[in-house]
Amino acid sequence: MGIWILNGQTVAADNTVTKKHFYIENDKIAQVVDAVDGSLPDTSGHEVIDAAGKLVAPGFIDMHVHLREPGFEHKENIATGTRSAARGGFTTIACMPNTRPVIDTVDTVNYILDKAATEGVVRVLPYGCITKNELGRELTDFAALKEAGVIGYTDDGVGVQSAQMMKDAMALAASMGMPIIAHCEDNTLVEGAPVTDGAFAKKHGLKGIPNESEAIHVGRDVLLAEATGVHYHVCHVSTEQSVRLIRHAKQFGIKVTAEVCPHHLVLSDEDIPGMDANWKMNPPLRTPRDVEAVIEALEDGTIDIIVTDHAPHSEEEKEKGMHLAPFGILGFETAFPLLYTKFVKTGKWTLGFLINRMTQKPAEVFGLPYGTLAEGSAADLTIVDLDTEREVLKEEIVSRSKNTPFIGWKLQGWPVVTMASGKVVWS
Ligand SMILES: NC(=O)N[C@@H](CC(=O)O)C(=O)O
Ligand SMILES: [Zn+2]
Repeated sequence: MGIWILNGQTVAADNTVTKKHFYIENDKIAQVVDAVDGSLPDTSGHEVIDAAGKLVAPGFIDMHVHLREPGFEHKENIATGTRSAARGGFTTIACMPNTRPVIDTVDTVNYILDKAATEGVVRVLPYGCITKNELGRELTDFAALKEAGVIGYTDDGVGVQSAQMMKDAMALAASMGMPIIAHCEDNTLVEGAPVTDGAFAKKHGLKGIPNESEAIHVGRDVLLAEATGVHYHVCHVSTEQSVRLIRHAKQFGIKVTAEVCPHHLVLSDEDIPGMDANWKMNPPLRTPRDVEAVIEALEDGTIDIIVTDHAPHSEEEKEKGMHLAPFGILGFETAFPLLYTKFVKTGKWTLGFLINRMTQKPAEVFGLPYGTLAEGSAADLTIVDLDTEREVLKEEIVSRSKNTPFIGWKLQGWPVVTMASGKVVWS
């Protein structure tokens, strides 16, 4: 017995809309049929999901998430994090290694893959650390980590401060055909600042995080990527200066790709209502000029993909206030509705563009066989109700943490069924 998904609207990257039926058998899309003139396939003996009037998209892919396990299970674990992902329509997620211990050994990679297989509901792809303990002093065993199943190397949460260390990492990764994923931040420029250097910092007398703290690493690293030939991927781009450097590097033929988060596309520092740490994340919300720059960069292909940087922290931790609370906000459950409401509903982007940057494009950038609804591919699908407006309610958040600035926002574009590897994991 299989599952028929009937009469869903699909939308291609060029925004062509087609109505289709999908037959799911085991963990694969076994058959895709054009739904012409109300024709229906023979569904007898099979389960049926009626997708009429709904969008059927490839399961969303999120290449930057924090699942917090092992070590910070009071914030999130693989079971709760993957369920939160499923509610957001994500079926493949790549988890960052800033756990405790960090993902710098084969044992920790195995631990995560085992947990994901037994307790997770969506596909989890781990990154391994660039340096041992993310301390920036000594490279990890790249070959052993690759063998264990990591999809790239990153010290996310902290920037690799030494240019020589980064160059060595890139040379080694390049020799193995693996990417380097960089959290770009020069520590000497950011000490103790909780928000960006902008209007909010000025108003509250706070030290600001300057744009250069991010862009200096981007500039350094595109040169190192050129020298080593590595695939270099920039995490959570937030500044106009970084955009400029990436655009220039791409024009020059350097193998650089980049990601942006929904909050950096939708919010600026001028939206921060007060000293509330649910508005504190790294990189911080930047100025309206930076927001314009990252939007334009995503539109013109300078920035390749959208990621959430899902970064759960407990309420006790966030209640420590703007100065002491850790950086980070939730991402999974509001990402698509936020972007759909802000950019597609208003006619700024096509639906096809948004879907592409959350599915096919991330798959392309990281060489993954997902993000497609083609026959024979993994049965990862997200069915979305584009019409019903709903409020973001704290009590409905599936993540173990609740740290989001979007509570109370009224949004459209809610995933109603998420299927991962042929199983319904959210409805
Ligand atoms: N983005 C954040 O504000 N925080 C992340 C770390 C990171 O992605 O840099 C976290 O681990 O909490
Ligand atoms: Zn980061």
